[in-house]
Amino acid sequence: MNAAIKGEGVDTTHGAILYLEDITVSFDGFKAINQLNLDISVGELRCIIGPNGAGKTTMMDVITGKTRPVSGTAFFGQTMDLTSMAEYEIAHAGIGRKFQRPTVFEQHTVFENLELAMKMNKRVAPTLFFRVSSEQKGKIEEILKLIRLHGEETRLAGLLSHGQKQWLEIGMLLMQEPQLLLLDEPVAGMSDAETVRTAELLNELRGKHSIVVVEHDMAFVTEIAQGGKVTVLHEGSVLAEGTMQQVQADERVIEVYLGR
Ligand SMILES: Nc1ncnc2c1ncn2[C@@H]1O[C@H](COP(=O)(O)OP(=O)(O)OP(=O)(O)O)[C@@H](O)[C@H]1O
Repeated sequence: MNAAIKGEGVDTTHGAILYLEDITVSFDGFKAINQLNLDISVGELRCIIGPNGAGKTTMMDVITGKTRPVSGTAFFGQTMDLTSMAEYEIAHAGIGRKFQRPTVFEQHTVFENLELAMKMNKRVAPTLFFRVSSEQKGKIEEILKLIRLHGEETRLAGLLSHGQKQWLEIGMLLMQEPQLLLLDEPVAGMSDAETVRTAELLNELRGKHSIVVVEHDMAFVTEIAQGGKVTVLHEGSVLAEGTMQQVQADERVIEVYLGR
């Protein structure tokens, strides 16, 4: 088992990597998140779906410390109380987030982007001037293959397609060995072919990392959910949870989301 799945540095003795209980977020009295409960197991790939405004992004913001709940508890493993940690502390503890729009270093090559990401991982690189060892080059090679950019390492990131930039950013997150990976609409704006390849990529990560994916593309969610749990958010709470088949057959889900 690798460090990421074990949740190294995070106490996951009870099998949970993330635990949200009764979380409420209020914006001027409007409850964007309303007594939300969510439990993610170590090594799980969880898909979160729900209509616009359901609170998906706000939930990610609570997990990463960007938004503070007015009530409820949020734990990373058994012991880390996310509501009392700063954003940088949460990132450092091993929660990596990919936002919807790719944010790669456009003036650097694909390889340099991955190298820079490695250098930002303080567990690997003590200073920015440290040299990448051959073992670490091997890690970069491995990630390049995984993110379908092998053979493209000398290209400037700015010249990549939108989909390739998204993959590069996922690769950069993986270089930082996150214990929990949050992906916000990873296939938004991608071509059909890129979407299929992204599903393959995530299926390769399955079981090796703990991952939460927020996505609207149902065909994509079906591809990556497989037999795992899908959570449907609606008006800031969990409306339904179960396999893709179960939630797709749920009358309430059809009414508020799928049937429109
Ligand atoms: N900073 C804010 N101030 C006021 N209201 C906000 C703020 N952020 C989000 N909201 C509101 O909270 C609700 C939930 O928004 P959120 O962005 O979390 O939904 P979402 O499920 O991610 O939607 P989408 O699928 O469109 O991205 C929305 O009604 C939104 O308008």
